[in-house]
Amino acid sequence: MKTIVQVALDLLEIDRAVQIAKEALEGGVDWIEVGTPLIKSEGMSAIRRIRKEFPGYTVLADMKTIDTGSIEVEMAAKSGADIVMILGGSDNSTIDDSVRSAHQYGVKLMADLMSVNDPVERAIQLEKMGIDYINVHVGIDQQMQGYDPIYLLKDVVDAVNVPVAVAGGIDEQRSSEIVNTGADIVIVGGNITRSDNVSRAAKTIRSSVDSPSKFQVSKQSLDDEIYELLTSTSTPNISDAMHRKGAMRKIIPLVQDTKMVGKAVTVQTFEGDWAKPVQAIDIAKPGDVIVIYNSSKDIACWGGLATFSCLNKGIAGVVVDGAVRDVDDITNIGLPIFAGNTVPNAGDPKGFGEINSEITCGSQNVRPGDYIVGDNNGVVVVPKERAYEIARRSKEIEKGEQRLYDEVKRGRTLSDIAQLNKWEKQ
Ligand SMILES: O=C([C@H](O)CO)[C@H](O)[C@H](O)COP(=O)(O)O
Repeated sequence: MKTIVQVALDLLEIDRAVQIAKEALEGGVDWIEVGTPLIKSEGMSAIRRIRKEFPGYTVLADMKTIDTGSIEVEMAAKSGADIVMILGGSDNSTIDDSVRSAHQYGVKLMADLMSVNDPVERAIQLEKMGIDYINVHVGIDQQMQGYDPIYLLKDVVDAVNVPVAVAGGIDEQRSSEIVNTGADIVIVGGNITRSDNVSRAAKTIRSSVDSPSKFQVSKQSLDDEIYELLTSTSTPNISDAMHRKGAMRKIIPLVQDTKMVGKAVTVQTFEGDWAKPVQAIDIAKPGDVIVIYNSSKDIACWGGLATFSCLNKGIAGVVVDGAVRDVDDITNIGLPIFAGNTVPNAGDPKGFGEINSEITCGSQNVRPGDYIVGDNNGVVVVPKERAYEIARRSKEIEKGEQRLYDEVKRGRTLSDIAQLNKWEKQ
């Protein structure tokens, strides 16, 4: 059987979803999924509209049903779905009644294994109960924590006879691996729908499914992966991923067009004293960012020579909540330096303060080892425990904006695309 490619329309607005579905079909996808966010935003009319716009195509409604299976399957079926997705972890009573309803209304059922305790055992049970397709799925929030559906796939494929679908952050490389593992349906959401060229993205997935290559899975360290993700996304995207938090206040770049990413070495110092900030250069490791709090905006605790000696240690940049001097030298050196103020006068090396204690910088709490990211917009602090998740979420936000830029390029305005009137808080 040819491997099916299904595009998951996880958007909020039906008009955008229809347009994206058209472009995805041009790129070669087979099935169209009306995603859960779209169903929650637009209701059953989203399924009706997709059915009407795309006669002859298989339409799946991702209802994620967990209760009242019979009613929800009936609703989706009557709205035009061919396949209805229910949660595999639902109570057996819900699965049984969904199956009866599916038979009554002539639709198929796909069961989603997301968050199921023993997915392989449950997949076997679901098949026995009359489910037509099994979906090995890692949800979007789970993906941001590093979960991957591929690890479970082989065991499920080996355990059941019904076709197996896979979903959860599938891209070109993953789709090849999935086909090689024996899946029958590849479900792709964001990597098609949020692309700035939907049909090209769909085509790429299509060819990787039809001619799967043997990708070498490169195993990066977690730190390297975080670093790579944070380097390739902007501080606005990171702040959005943190629910608009994390941005330092009143801290601006002294050197334009630089990018700074690294782990914090923190410095607490006091008015008129520059000893600890400079000693921190010896303590910092290559790639670290020195983050300094100095209570004075009128006496510099950092300057050109300190900046220059950072180069010998491979330090990624410096943030000073306080004053800095030697702006011309700093600009020539080109190391990313962010500060609250510039002044001509410095203090003395007295030695008060501390290195690597928890500090406040730009009104943000900073602990040693937190990730610090700076660019032309300013500086954000990413708590170390959530660094991977935030880096992944930032990248997703960046992807979503790519598609929005593409739609604005076609002549629409942002408020129109995002339906701002509809989504104003009531
Ligand atoms: O089912 C999905 C998710 O739970 C949101 O409703 C997605 O459609 C599915 O994960 C595919 O989307 P991507 O993970 O973005 O590929």
